[in-house]
Amino acid sequence: MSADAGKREAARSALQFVEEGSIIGVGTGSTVNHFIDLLASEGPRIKAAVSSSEASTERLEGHGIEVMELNASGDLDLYVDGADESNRLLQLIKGGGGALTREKIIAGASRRFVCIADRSKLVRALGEFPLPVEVIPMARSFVARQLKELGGIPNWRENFITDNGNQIIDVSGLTIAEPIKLEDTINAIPGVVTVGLFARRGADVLLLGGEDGVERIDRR
Ligand SMILES: O=C(CO)[C@H](O)[C@H](O)COP(=O)(O)O
Repeated sequence: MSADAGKREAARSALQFVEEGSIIGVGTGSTVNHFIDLLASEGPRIKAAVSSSEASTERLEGHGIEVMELNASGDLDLYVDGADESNRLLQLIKGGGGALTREKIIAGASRRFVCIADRSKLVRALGEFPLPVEVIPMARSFVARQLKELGGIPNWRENFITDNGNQIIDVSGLTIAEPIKLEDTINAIPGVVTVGLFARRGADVLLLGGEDGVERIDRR
C-alpha cells in the first residue's frame, strides 16, 4: 500500500468522529485533503468548518462546505489534522505545509484532536523531520542564531510566506528529549510566532493508515 493510500484510509476512518450538523476544525495537508474530499462525498453533512489555511478553505468551499471564522464558532468539539511526525504519547511535529500557527490555535480551541496519518509518521522519538518555526520576518536572523545556540541547524524556507504573512525556519539536528520543555523554550524566543511542536496540546486520537488497515492509538 502506498503512503498516499494509507493517508486516505486514515482520513476515511476519521469520518466516524464527525457529528451531523456540527462545526468542525479542519487542518491542512495532503491527508486532510483526502479527509475534506471524503467528508464531502461520503461523510455526515456538517454545518460548517473552521479552516486552518487558505488552501483548506478553498478546498472546503469548492465542495460547497461553509467555512466559518473561529471568532464566530466558539470552541469546537472536533479538530481533524495530519502530522509530520507523532510519538506514542501523541506529541507531534507539524508545519510541513506551513500552517502550524492556525493549526495550533484551532487544536487549542477543540475538545478532541483526531490526527490522521500514514503509518510512516509514527516515530520512537521526534526530531528526524526538521522542526518548523514560524517567525516575524524582521526577527528571522536573530531567531536563527538562538536556534543554533539550542543545537539546531536552522534553514530558512525561502520563497514561502505563511497565511499570516510570516516566514518559516526549518530546524534540523535538534535532540527532542523533552518535547514540552523545547516547545516552551522556542516559543519564548522573541520573534517566534509558533513552533511546530505540538507537545502541550498533542492529539487525543491518532489514526494510522497502513497495510493492515487503520491502527488507532488513544492518548493515555
Ligand atoms: O502540519 C501540517 C501542515 O502545516 C500537515 O498536517 C503536515 O505537514 C502533514 O502533511 P501531509 O498530510 O501532507 O503529510
